[in-house]
This record gives sequence, structure tokens and C-alpha cells, in this order.
Amino acid sequence: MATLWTRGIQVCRALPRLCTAPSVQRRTSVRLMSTEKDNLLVDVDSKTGVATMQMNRPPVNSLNLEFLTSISIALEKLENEKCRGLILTSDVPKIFCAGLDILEMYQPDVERLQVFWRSLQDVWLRLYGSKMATIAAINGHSPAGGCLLATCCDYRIMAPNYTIGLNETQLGIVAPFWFRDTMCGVIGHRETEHALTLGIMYSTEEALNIKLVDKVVPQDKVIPAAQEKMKQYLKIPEVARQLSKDLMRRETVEKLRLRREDDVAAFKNFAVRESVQKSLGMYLEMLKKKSQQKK
Ligand SMILES: CCCCC/C=C\C/C=C\CCC/C=C/C(=O)SCCNC(=O)CCNC(=O)[C@H](O)C(C)(C)COP(=O)(O)OP(=O)(O)OC[C@H]1O[C@@H](n2cnc3c(N)ncnc32)[C@H](O)[C@@H]1OP(=O)(O)O
Repeated sequence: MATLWTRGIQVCRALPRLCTAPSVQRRTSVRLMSTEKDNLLVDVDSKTGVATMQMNRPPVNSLNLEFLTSISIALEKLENEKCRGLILTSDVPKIFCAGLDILEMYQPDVERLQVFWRSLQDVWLRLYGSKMATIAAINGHSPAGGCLLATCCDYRIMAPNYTIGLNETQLGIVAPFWFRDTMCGVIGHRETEHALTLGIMYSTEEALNIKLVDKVVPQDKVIPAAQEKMKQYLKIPEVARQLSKDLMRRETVEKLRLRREDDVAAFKNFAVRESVQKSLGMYLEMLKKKSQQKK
């Protein structure tokens, strides 16, 4: 226990300007910040070595370059600090994560677009390849990149009445091979093909039926259920658990590692196509109209 407490302090020392002082004994709260203030809150429980990462980028936790960078840095720190488990969740009501920030892809600055894509690759490599036991506590809608984050985790617990899926085709874009492989690892080839070609957004219940999520619990029980499930992962001898996960995922991780720059080029070339820009513009317009109708 003492060692873990020290470890918690060390997280703070490693991030002197980025964290708040621990306020509760045996629970260390480390706030990671980037250019966007407080968009990620990471609590490391020094007793269990489990981190809870709450995404907090209103209105919809969309993943822009800065936010992805914050997530990537936080994942690196947690891994370096040898945290044992990670619960990924959202602090934004009713939204887990709305996926990539479409404004990063629409009428983009081509240099930034490539840095943006590399930062998404970084997050995927760190989260999908993490040594930590990872659980997604999906307490809101989770389209596209949000679904990617959830499927990177070892286990998914979701609240009712939300939606999750890789809906890229509905925007006129394509989920790249590593999104596909991640999804395939969870729901299998046939269902992934069905899901990707039609850009299906599954209701919580449908997601449970196809095993895209492992468990459904009421909204206020999502995080407690994740904490409970985490205990099961942490009971397994660490090296055996980590190596088993690595055996399942290494090939998929290596595929992207070896092709990173080709993948950046493919993304850039695809995103700047006139037809793709037109589709993204129309989709943004649709989102805006829908949002205005609510107001
Ligand atoms: C040929 C070879 C191929 C090679 C392939 C290579 C590369 C592949 C190429 C591209 C791959 C790209 C992969 C993309 C992944 C993605 O993640 S794309 C993002 C997809 N996300 C969505 O479709 C979600 C859209 N949003 C919603 O459905 C809803 O907003 C909601 C999340 C369900 C929440 O609904 P609600 O609570 O009702 O909130 P509003 O709809 O009113 O939204 C509030 C404001 O937020 C804005 N917004 C929503 N989502 C996004 C987003 N993803 N990005 C940016 N902005 C978003 C929305 O417009 C509202 O803004 P205003 O209030 O109007 O300002």
C-alpha cells in the first residue's frame, strides 16, 4: 500500500505543473492538462493502482489534436508509473465520446491533419497495446472514434438508452484497417463487415446482443461495475494477464506500427478528396441543424 502511495506521489512529481495536490489519503488525484484546460481528469487510486480517466471536453468529447495529445500523454504516464488498471469514462453527461472532431477533417490544414492522425495512432497504440487492464465505462453515446476507444479496452460496460458503433460510412468516410481489426477482435468478421459497410449505430441492447459490449447496468452503476470487474482482472498474476493480452493483440499492433506513415498518407489523401469534403460538410450541416432545433 505504501509503495503504491509513493507511486501516486511520483505521478505528481513527474508532472509538477500539471497536477493538483492529493487531497484524500490513499487516493491521489492527478489532473492532466494540455492547451485545453482540465479536459482530462485522471484519478489514480494508490491502494489498487487503478486509474480512472474521465474525458471532459464538452459538449461531446470530440477528439481534436489537443485532446488526443492529452490522452496520449496521460496513457504514457500511467504506463510508466506501472498503474495496473485503467477505467476510461466520461464526465460529460450522456456522451462517452463523439469520435473524431470532424472540424479537424473538414477544410483542413494539411500539415495539422497529418499530426492529428498521428496523434490518434498514438492513442490507439497506447490504449490497445496497454499492459494495464482496461475497462470502458460507457456512460453515454459512443460513435466512431468513441467506439474505437471503447473497443480498445479489455472489457466494456454500458448504460442503457445510448448508441455505439463505427458509423464512418454514414459520413462518407471509411474506418481504416486498424479500426476494423479492433472491431473484428470484439465482434468477429461477419458482424464487423455488416457494421462497417452500413455504418451501424447499435442501441445499448443491440450492442449487448452482438457482444460489442459485455455488460449493461444502470447509468449510476457503470463506474462501480467497472471497479468491481477490475478486481477480477487484478487477481490474475500480472505477467500472465499481460502476456495473454499481448499474444492476442501483438499482430494487430505491429501491423500499424510498421505502416504508420503509409496510413497517415492514405488518410490525408482520402480526407482531402473533394467528394469526402463535400460529405463532411453536409454531415456537419446536418449536425448543426439538429443542434439548433433542440435550442
Ligand atoms: C481508399 C482507401 C481508404 C483509406 C482510409 C484511410 C483513412 C480513413 C479516412 C477517414 C477515417 C476517419 C475516421 C473517423 C472517425 C470518427 O470518429 S468521425 C466522427 C463521427 N462522429 C459522429 O458521427 C458523431 C456525430 N455527433 C452525434 O451524433 C451527436 O452529436 C451525439 C454525439 C450523439 C450527441 O448528440 P447531442 O447530445 O444531441 O449533441 P449535438 O448533436 O447537439 O452536438 C452538440 C454540438 O457538438 C457538435 N458535434 C457533435 N459531434 C461532433 C464531432 N464528432 N465533431 C465535431 N463536432 C461535433 C455538434 O455539431 C453540435 O455543435 P453546435 O452546437 O451546433 O455548435
